[in-house]
Amino acid sequence: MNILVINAGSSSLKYQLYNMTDESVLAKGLVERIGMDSSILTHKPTGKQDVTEVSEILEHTTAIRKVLGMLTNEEHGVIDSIENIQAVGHRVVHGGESFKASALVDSDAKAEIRRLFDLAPLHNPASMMGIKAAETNMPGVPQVVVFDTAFHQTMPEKSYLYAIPRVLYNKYKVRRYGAHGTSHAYVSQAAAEFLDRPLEDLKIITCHIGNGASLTAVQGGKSIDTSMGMTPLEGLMMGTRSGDLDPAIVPFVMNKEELTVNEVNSMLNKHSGLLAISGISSDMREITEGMEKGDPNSTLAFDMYEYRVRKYIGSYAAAMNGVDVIVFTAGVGENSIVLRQRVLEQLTYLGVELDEELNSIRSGEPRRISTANSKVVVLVVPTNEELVIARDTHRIVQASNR
Ligand SMILES: Nc1ncnc2c1ncn2[C@@H]1O[C@H](COP(=O)(O)OP(=O)(O)O)[C@@H](O)[C@H]1O
Ligand SMILES: CC(=O)OP(=O)(O)O
Ligand SMILES: [Mg+2]
Repeated sequence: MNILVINAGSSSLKYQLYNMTDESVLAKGLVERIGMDSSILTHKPTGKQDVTEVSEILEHTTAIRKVLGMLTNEEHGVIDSIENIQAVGHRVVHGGESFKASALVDSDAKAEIRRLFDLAPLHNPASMMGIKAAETNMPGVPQVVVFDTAFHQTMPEKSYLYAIPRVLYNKYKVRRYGAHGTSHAYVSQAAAEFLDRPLEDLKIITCHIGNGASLTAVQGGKSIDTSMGMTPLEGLMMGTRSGDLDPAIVPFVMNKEELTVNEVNSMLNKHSGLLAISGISSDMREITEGMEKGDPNSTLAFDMYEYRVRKYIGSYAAAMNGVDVIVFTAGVGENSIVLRQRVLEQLTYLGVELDEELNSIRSGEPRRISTANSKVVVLVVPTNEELVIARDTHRIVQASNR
């Protein structure tokens, strides 16, 4: 079975085509700047030359049509026709309390995802555009939705409730949901496999640090707390998101600057984080470069970012009364040697001992970066949300055909 995995953002669409016989990737790619003047499609067919195409792509339906065109293209394609795609799997960030696992897309599932627009205004509308676009371009092909929130549905009430009037939870389901659950689940499982130890016996802190970033306390294979909240804004400092702040700042700033709800949301989600403090970029590579050149604002941005990661690790070690394994993953976690070093060299109180040589090795494989004597094992585990989505899609579509 060939499965197309789609991760739709508001202005982008990432895709991977899997052959599930051996879980090989036939092609992957990215459409950027959807709805802007010149959209860019980067297509990477396995075993063939990468291609980049610039054109006007005004919405997601056109983006998927272009992607399907590339996948079946005589020169750059990897399949003969669209009929060779038997199912589509979508990443959806918010599944609320209704979705504790992945699900087949039907009218009920779509209605529920739409109902959740309010809770994830930046993410769920984009996912719905992806689902609609796939339906239009590939009518009759079964689709599956895989939720970032599903893994965190095991959190106890004391982790997921906010200390605000209960009526807000009863009426509007205001609570912590978390995100990146597909990744936290995948890397915690992969860590246990790497160490050849039962997941049930382990206290793991998974650090998914990419453009969006979150930490999770995984105890016995279950998420018991996570740093993102009702929306993916809470917790760590991120590329353009503020993370935690005193909630009183919001009405204060709205009042002083006469901002609307949308404007303040946009300030906290798109104009804060690394970008706001450095004044240069939301990209950790550029922040690190700035820091190495001695730029004070980049240095401060890096310090604030690292400090927040370290504080959350401490708080989750406290939540679980200890930690056996710390896992780093996603763009920054997998690649930033200096971020990992700066975090870990100040966790000696937990018994963490970093092996600097192992930490400086670059590899796409799961690997240990702590010394043999370290009380806490520290691993780098490359995440693979797309593979999990492909596997869930495969399983659910096969079950629905029985
Ligand atoms: N070599 C590197 N050193 C430091 N940061 C890196 C490196 N490579 C990628 N990153 C950072 O990873 C982030 C993107 O992470 P990623 O997990 O791909 O995010 P997303 O899935 O949210 O788009 C960017 O901030 C980027 O700068
Ligand atoms: C939920 C979230 O923040 O996702 P991303 O890291 O892909 O932006
Ligand atoms: Mg990501």
